[in-house]
Amino acid sequence: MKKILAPSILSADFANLGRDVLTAIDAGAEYVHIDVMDGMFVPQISFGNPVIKALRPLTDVIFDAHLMIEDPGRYIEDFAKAGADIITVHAEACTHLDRVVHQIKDCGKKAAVAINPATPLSAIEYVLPELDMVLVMTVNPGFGGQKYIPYCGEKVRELRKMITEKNLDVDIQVDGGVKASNIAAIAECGANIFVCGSAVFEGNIEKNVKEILEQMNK
Ligand SMILES: O=C(CO)[C@@H](O)[C@H](O)COP(=O)(O)O
Repeated sequence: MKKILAPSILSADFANLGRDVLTAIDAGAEYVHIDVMDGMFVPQISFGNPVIKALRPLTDVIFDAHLMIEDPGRYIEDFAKAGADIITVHAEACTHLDRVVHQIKDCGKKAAVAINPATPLSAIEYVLPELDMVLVMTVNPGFGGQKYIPYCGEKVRELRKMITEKNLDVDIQVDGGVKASNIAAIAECGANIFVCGSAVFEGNIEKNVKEILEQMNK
């Protein structure tokens, strides 16, 4: 399965967002991970679809919108129109998860569901055949720069087994505390899309991306 780096712009320099995003893409990142936070589902407020709309003309790479918001079904069309290619909603934030997944697909976008570290895989098991991607949070969502939670590796392993046994084609994304030093071990568990925020945007972006890609593809 193809491995992909998805830099999370939450850790970018917001005053120079377009520049930072293009630097990461030029260095080899294939997705842009866009963390939308509402101050309710998670403690922090980040930004909304106008930021996606502003970035969209800069590049054709995949925009992966991670909606950390309550009742995300209210905004699916807005994020689709703004230019998101993949829309990820949290299982914990949806009363009617199946309905929201179909809302995303009806907009012609790839549908993904995220689960927090303490949420069991059973929360997504029945909708799994409908999904393009599952995001396994490897920190409690809300902030960049947190430490990877080690037990999440086992969860990724179980999810990959479940996907294989059901003969499905579903990507597994991991998000939180992922960096050059642990990415190879996480990949070995079965993840194939890696969100890195601080590991990409703190310091020299180009150098960081190249180092992460090298470790990711080991
Ligand atoms: O969704 C989130 C945080 O809730 C992430 O996407 C973070 O932005 C990842 O940051 P790092 O842990 O890689 O610094």
